[in-house]
Amino acid sequence: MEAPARIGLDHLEPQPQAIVTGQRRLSPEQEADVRSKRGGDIVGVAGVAQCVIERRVRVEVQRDVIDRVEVQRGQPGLHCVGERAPPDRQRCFRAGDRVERRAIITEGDDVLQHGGRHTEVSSWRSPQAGNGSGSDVHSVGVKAEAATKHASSRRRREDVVPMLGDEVFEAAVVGPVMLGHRGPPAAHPRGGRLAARHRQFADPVGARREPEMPLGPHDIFEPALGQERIKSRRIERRAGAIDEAFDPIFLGFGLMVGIAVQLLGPQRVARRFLFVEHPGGEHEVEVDAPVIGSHDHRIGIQAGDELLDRGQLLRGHRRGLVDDHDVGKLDLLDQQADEAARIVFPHALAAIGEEILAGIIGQQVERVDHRHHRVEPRDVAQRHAVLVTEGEGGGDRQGFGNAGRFDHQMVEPPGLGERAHLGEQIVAQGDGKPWWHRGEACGMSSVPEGPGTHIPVSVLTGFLGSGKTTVLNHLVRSPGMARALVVINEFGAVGLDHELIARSNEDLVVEMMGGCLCCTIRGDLSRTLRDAPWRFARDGECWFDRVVIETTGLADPAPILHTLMTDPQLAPLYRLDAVIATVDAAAGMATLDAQPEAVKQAAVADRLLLTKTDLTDATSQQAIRDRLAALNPGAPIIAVTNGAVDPASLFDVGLWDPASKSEDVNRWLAHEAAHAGHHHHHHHDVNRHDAGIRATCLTFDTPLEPLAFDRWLGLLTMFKGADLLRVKGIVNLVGHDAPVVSHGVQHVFHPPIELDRWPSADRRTRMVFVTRNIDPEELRGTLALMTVGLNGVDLQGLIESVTP
Ligand SMILES: Nc1nc2c(ncn2[C@@H]2O[C@H](COP(=O)(O)OP(=O)(O)OP(=O)(O)O)[C@@H](O)[C@H]2O)c(=O)[nH]1
Repeated sequence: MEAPARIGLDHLEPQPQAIVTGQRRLSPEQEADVRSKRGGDIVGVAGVAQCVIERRVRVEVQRDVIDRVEVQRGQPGLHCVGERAPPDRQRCFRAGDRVERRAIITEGDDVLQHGGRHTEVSSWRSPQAGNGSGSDVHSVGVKAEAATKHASSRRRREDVVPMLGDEVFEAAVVGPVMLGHRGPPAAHPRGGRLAARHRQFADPVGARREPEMPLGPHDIFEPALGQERIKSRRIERRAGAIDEAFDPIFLGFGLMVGIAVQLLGPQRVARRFLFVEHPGGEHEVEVDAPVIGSHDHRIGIQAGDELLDRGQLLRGHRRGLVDDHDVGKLDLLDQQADEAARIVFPHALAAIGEEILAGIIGQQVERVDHRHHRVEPRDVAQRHAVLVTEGEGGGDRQGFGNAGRFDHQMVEPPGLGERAHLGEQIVAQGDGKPWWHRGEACGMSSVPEGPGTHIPVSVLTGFLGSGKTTVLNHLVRSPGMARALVVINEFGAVGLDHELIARSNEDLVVEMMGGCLCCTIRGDLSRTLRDAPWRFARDGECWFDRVVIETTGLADPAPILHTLMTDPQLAPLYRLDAVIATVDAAAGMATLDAQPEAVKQAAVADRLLLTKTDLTDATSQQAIRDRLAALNPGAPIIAVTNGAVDPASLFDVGLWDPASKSEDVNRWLAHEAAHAGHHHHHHHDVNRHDAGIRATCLTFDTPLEPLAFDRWLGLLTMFKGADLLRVKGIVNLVGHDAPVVSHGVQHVFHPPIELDRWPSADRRTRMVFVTRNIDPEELRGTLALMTVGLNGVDLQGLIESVTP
């Protein structure tokens, strides 16, 4: 049988999730263009930018032709990798085609099986030509035998895909982020500065000396700026070993989008938004795009309306381009890693991420790469200077005196005559490994080696409402804490504490929500800390020198301590410094009586902070002091009012030592050690917390009537106070420009505090209730009751409940 010039891989087996759908017809001009470049019949085009991509499909686009499609099939996962084929073997698909499980795989290509085994595509089944569509689709048989001859050329793919283990499952973004040009780069000159920038885009700087199209093919999107209701689908956790080479890509999404918009202008960047899955979600989750805001640190997605505000993006992200120290060092990717905004791309979208990043980095780095294409280093410096000068809006070239340094840091593209992709470019900085490789492979200079260099970790615990956040707020303002990484754990899917922590360096706040560190998301703590030195790295240096973990109010500290003390991957990096527990002087006695968690928290502490002493008299203060002293005789008790505490009394108290704690503590820790294996998965340990305790988040889109709100809380405390373990919220009240922060602990509601301004663009009322035996509907019902007769109250709050 004569082998056809092009080969399409049709199905290997039915795989309904793996669908790429072409959506757009070529214009006659484009068709002519493709025809002239590719020759032969044009059947059509399907590419990233035009595709609806569902999970586990990977597509790489070179201009307007798919030249790489990777289909990752279900368990036990099979990656079919079509390597970039020479033009005469590339294939265009029919416009509007529904391209199912079709890859450009040529004879001799290999198929990468799950686990990295390569299998050569070496035989064919009969062609399916003449199927009525005029297409020449052929099935390819896959011979299951190892192919070594292509293994080396595949290595690039494995290296280039950034990965950070299986963290994708913490906050899975399961739909495509798409950016694309709305037109050819120089088509719409707009004003002096931008027009100049466009000229740069129009420069023939691509690896193939073709006009560079950094964000993908020419394409026109219908902008989908957060208006849509988006459905997300769950990515299934793969059983078995993680195939790291094909795991997720982490990107600083804010920066990614921001710079793309900055460079291209908002009207020239088309966007499509994300499908987001809540951590631990078992089912398809519908996410209203506006719900995803820049406040959401888990994913840090820029809301659509913010994207439209180009000025804001420029302000927010300019540093990525113009900071003199940063730009010259080719550590742009590190900076992206530093952005609080980050996103998890499922494996299937890694190629898209690369395309996007190629666009961003392309503008800053690629010109360096051009020395491989006969661009002189001085051109590099000059080009950068011009670009940056424009970005600054002034003539400051001084900051770019070191732009030439780019030149020293580049390596040759990895072969195959291809443009160096993001991965290789970053490899250039290190020791042959991309920076996102795990620590052990990264060779980061500042990762501590000896015991003296371990990063101290403090655990700030304390029962619900006992004043942890207030203390933390005070601490982070102190100079010695400027480089502290703060990890905040909250129960609910809607976190508030990060909004209430006022710190200038927001990059160093990590929020872990949707579960409790001591049980449901315990593994996440380990992963977060493991990856943090690299995630928060600058210039290859770990950027933080201390970690403070604020637990939830119901956290059992024992498993957290156990993780910190025994996780072999954390041991080389961190040391447990101190456990600090806040105890509410007013409610503490009752809490210690009723809540075993509170007892544990106080018992394991190295420092006990007796908060709210301003609310109690000397006698009751003494009573609780006595009780605490009996519980934990070794821990100093420090009275704290409104969080004001001297950091020196809390930190660097020495390696945490269970031997100095009471026998109970050792018993708890021993219990954890014995049961550690049971908590490795993300299942909920129902026994750890009282089954009746749950967190409920209420979100209201429209401002609440102050009177109704007040009545509502009054009613709740009157009838349900004892079971209202904790209430906190940022509340948008009618007639108030800024939000009111409301805190309640059981029967006590603290006087609401009006903030100066909204901490983020999210103006919704968000309230978190941690309750015992209160049905979420009851909460809403009581609000409904209170609003009778009042106008303008929208009760259609999003209701969401999470059982801690
Ligand atoms: N009067 C008084 N109020 C305090 C003091 N410390 C904290 N508060 C108030 O107590 C309420 C709860 O404080 P938070 O710091 O949010 O408590 P938390 O332990 O972080 O609460 P959770 O995160 O829900 O567990 C807030 O309204 C604080 O303003 C204090 O020393 N005196």
